Amino acid sequence: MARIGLFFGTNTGKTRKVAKMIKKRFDEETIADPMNVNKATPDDIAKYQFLILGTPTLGEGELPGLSADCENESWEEFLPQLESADFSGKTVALYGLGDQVGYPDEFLDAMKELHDFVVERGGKVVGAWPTEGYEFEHSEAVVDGKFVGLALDLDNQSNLTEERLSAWLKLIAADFDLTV
Ligand SMILES: Cc1cc2nc3c(=O)[nH]c(=O)nc-3n(C[C@H](O)[C@H](O)[C@H](O)COP(=O)(O)O)c2cc1C
Repeated sequence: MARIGLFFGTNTGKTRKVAKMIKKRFDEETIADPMNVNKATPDDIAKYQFLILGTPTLGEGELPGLSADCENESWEEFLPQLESADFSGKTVALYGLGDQVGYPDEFLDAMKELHDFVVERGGKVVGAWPTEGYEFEHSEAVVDGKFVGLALDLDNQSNLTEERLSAWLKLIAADFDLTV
């Protein structure tokens, strides 16, 4: 089994695409094949000490799922299944996708929901990311002046995705025992 679990929710596939970009950089022993949370079970999450979790923000600053008008279930429906999960001893890094031009008042808000969910259950979230290079009015995902995870905007800044990923993976490398 790989050391690091990689889980994502998505509506139109961009968050899956980023998961594949992450996976491509590492071997089989290091990172598992990305898994859509609409196919995941609590046991899939429980077996990893190290997790990378990705989500877009949809609806009005919401996690993907049926109430955000997604076609399929996603994080909204999966998190309740993890309600009593124990994240203590787990190290978690988050990445979020959003659209800072279309949704400047709720840019990447959903990433904060994942963050709080993990922290409330004892998990350690690493990989806070600077806000420089983005233009937005408000984001729930900014805590103490930084995003709680990697901020990606494939709608407006897709050309920056690879370099942001590289820098972020370096940032979390020590916590995840990664060679980058
Ligand atoms: C209906 C709709 C609502 C959205 N709401 C937000 C939002 O509140 N905040 C944000 O940052 N991005 C928002 N977005 C942008 C998406 O997060 C962005 O397009 C993302 O890349 C989609 O990822 P996916 O392809 O994995 O579903 C919204 C997009 C759509 C279509």
